[in-house]
Amino acid sequence: MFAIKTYNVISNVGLAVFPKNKYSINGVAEPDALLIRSQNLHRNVLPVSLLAIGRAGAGVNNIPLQKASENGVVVFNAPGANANAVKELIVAVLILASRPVIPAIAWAKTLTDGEQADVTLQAEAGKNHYRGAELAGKTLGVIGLGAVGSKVADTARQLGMNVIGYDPYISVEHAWQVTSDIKRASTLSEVLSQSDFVTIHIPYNEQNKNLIGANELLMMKKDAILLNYSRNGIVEEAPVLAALNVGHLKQYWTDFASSELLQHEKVVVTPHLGGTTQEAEDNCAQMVAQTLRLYLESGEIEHSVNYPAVRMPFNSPYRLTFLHQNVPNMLGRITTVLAELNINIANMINASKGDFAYTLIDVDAPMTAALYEEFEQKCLAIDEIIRVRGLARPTQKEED
Ligand SMILES: NC(=O)c1ccc[n+]([C@@H]2O[C@H](COP(=O)([O-])OP(=O)(O)OC[C@H]3O[C@@H](n4cnc5c(N)ncnc54)[C@H](O)[C@@H]3O)[C@@H](O)[C@H]2O)c1
Ligand SMILES: O=C(O)[C@H](O)COP(=O)(O)O
Repeated sequence: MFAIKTYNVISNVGLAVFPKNKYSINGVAEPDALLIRSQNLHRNVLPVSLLAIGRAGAGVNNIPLQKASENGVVVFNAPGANANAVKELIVAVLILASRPVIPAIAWAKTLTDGEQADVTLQAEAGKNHYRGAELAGKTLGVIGLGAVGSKVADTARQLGMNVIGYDPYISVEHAWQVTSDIKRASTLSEVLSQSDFVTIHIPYNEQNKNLIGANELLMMKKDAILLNYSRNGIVEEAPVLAALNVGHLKQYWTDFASSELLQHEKVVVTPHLGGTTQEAEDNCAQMVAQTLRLYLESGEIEHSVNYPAVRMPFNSPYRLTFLHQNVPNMLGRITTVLAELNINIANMINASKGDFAYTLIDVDAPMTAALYEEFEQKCLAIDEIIRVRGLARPTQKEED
């Protein structure tokens, strides 16, 4: 049995991925895996039992990645699984930022039939106070052309907007997805200075902390509108409020609340709604539950943010998995231990990601508990090996 502990509201579609005969959900204090959304784990002690963390969503800044890597905890997210939901919200925000639909609705609600004019006449007479502007022909700057940004860029083009994209680290996969008629900016200032709207779709990390501050705001057009549906730490709040106060920014729309932002009349805060659609919650939970299952049961890694992707068909009766530092001669040292114990290798694969690496070795006979214990002890005596697991190949019945 594997034990999963959940935090936040996780869709039942995702939880259904774990068969009841193999998994307990929230049944034990020391789980094999956590399944979370935005739960902040930075102050949590990671239990020794923990093999994996699944983030049903995109951003992983709520997870202590370095600590997880050093403790042999593989962290997975659900790349792109909520991108459509965010894109649709951005379209709504662009429209609501351009046309005063919300105040107009609120005003219409206040109308009552009068002796001089009924509500229909009053509505016709008052509509000029709620004149908006169209998106077509305006320029949208998109910072970050990943799963969300590439979709936003595409849809904005379909709405007739000019789009300038900025992403110096764009992946080949996303480069293929970005519509060819967007302009590629080579600097941040290029995208900021030319856009009527700027929308940010990048991860929060040390490098992107405070990416938009006073200097960057000065590069923007005076009547530009800024959207931050990525993370609060990417945009510095104080300079944004100062720019709004002196009229050097027209509006700020964000998914991340703070009391200062909530009080400002030119700021609109949505309560972290980007990925909150039924479809996105189902997609995210299902995708990450499947990758957690794959890792727990077969040792294969897909969509991890701290360890490399490694797939190898599980054709042998027994599999050994090794999370280790990315240093020379690890394979030599592991295979030496195997040779000492007269264990024959059937298949193997190794890959690295930054400072960490992963090796799968299939052996041609099942290991007894005593043999595995001896093997594990010898491996863990090697400082650079972080975690070793031994997995019996699931039987056909178990796989069903
Ligand atoms: N509001 C929400 O509910 C919600 C939902 C989904 C994602 N997000 C946030 O949006 C972020 C992006 O999501 P995604 O699914 O598109 O991720 P993604 O990994 O697919 O795309 C991120 C892109 O940003 C680019 N990038 C990184 N740093 C950059 C920089 N300094 N300048 C320009 N480009 C940069 C990367 O190259 C990548 O292409 C997530 O990390 C998360 O924080 C928020
Ligand atoms: O990074 C994400 O995927 C979004 O911010 C959604 O977060 P949530 O799952 O807490 O809604």
